[in-house]
Amino acid sequence: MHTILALDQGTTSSRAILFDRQGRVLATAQQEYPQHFPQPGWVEHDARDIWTTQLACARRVLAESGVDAAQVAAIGIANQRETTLVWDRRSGAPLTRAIVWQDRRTAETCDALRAAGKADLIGRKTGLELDAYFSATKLQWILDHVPDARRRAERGELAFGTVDSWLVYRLCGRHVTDVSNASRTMLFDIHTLGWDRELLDLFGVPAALLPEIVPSAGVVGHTHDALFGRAIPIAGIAGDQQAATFGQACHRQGMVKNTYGTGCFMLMHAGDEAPRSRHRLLATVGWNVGGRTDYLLEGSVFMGGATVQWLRDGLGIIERSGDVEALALSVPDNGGVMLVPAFVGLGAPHWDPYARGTIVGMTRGTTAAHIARAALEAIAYQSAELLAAMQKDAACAVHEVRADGGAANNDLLMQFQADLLGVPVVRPRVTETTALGAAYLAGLAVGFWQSVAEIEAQWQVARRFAPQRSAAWREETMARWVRAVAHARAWAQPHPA
Ligand SMILES: Nc1ncnc2c1ncn2[C@@H]1O[C@H](COP(=O)(O)OP(=O)(O)O)[C@@H](O)[C@H]1O
Ligand SMILES: O=P(O)(O)OC[C@H](O)CO
Repeated sequence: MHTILALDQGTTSSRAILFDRQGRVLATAQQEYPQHFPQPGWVEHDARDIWTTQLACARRVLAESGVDAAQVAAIGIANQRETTLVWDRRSGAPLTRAIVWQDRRTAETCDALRAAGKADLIGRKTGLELDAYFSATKLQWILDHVPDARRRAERGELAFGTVDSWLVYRLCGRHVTDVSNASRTMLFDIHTLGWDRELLDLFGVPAALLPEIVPSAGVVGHTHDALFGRAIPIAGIAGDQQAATFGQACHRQGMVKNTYGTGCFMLMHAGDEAPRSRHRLLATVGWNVGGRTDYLLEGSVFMGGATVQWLRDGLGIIERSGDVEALALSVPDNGGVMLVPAFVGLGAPHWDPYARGTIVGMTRGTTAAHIARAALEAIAYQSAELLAAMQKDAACAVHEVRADGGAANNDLLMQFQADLLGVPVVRPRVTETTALGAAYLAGLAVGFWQSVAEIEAQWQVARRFAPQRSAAWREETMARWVRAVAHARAWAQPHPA
């Protein structure tokens, strides 16, 4: 057995990657799939697309690399988190399209819960902000809007799951979720590591819907023979951001990674006790390996690389995401333009579901290139707000930020990020750290790797972006960003003042 197969089911695409014992990428397959926006603020995926693209990628990576399933020691899964699915236990048919983490349709439900004074209870138990981002209100929406759903759920006919549950169910028939994914549902107590009765009652969720909770590393089942020609153990599961933190070898308190994917997710290792943020960050389960639970502090930004996707698909000013760098570099600076990509509201630290995308500072000289530059810079500004909150919360100096995800390949963005943060941004040799983290979890469970120390030693720097600007520049530039954000806030408020 010489490889681990990682399945990385992301918001933009499904990916399958084979890793060798040194943690190097042997082969990759990737496929984008459709995004559905049926109403403003709504974002959906077809659960069947998630499964078929993920399976197709897994099969393709094996076929194209000539690796036989017998050579695969285990499968590890990393997935977009919070995205909510309900399916029929008998037929496996999904009840609705999956409600994606970016979907804002339950913002008013969250307002009502806040008005009823529930935010503190939820925060204490789950470590989360009361926001439409998380699964609980999405699941509640499905139960309230699909005829007969709640009654069928009570009778045990339906299954709820995040994307990890859905994939495992299709791969081997079990209905499970790992602790890291469970910690994003808003139904899970991060201190006791179990589903919480009081929260289930609050959201009207029948317990019969819920998956069994499993550790992040451990064999949960074997794939159906027909899928890959022979059964492969599924041995690792984690939410993609926790997996990326693991893959970036952030195993010690205070270490930070930022993933520049669809969104931007900055996570700091917080030790083996759940932290409580005082600056509107999230406390979340990192992983549970070998009986130990590690916790993370997280800042989530909803539109990261997806802003570049919008330049491509919405505005049509670039053909491929990678083209944004050349376009942005064709002008010396942003020409005074700032873009606040609050297309689906703002996440941490603002948590404003009613904010909407805004471009300020345009003049008659403004061109597509300035907009492209402003879009890239916006990714960095939002991440800088996260690090500022994190440093206040953790009261510790951050020495570097480890970067990964599709947009981390953009040198202009990485340099601007380092300039804004005032700390080095480091890109590792393997940027597929989400998949790598899932591979490591699976590999540890089946003895492919022996210890966390062994995999920690595999992490290597490819490029370090050192800050090149003064503290005064940072302060002045961030102050302009804060002004721009003020223009985006509360725009789509249901009952504006
Ligand atoms: N060179 C680049 N510069 C900026 N953004 C990029 C670049 N390449 C890819 N992206 C963006 O990164 C995102 C894809 O990153 P990825 O890590 O694959 O995301 P996910 O895991 O969320 O599907 C897309 O939104 C894409 O627009
Ligand atoms: O699909 P990604 O990589 O942008 O990750 C999505 C996150 O898991 C949402 O919380």
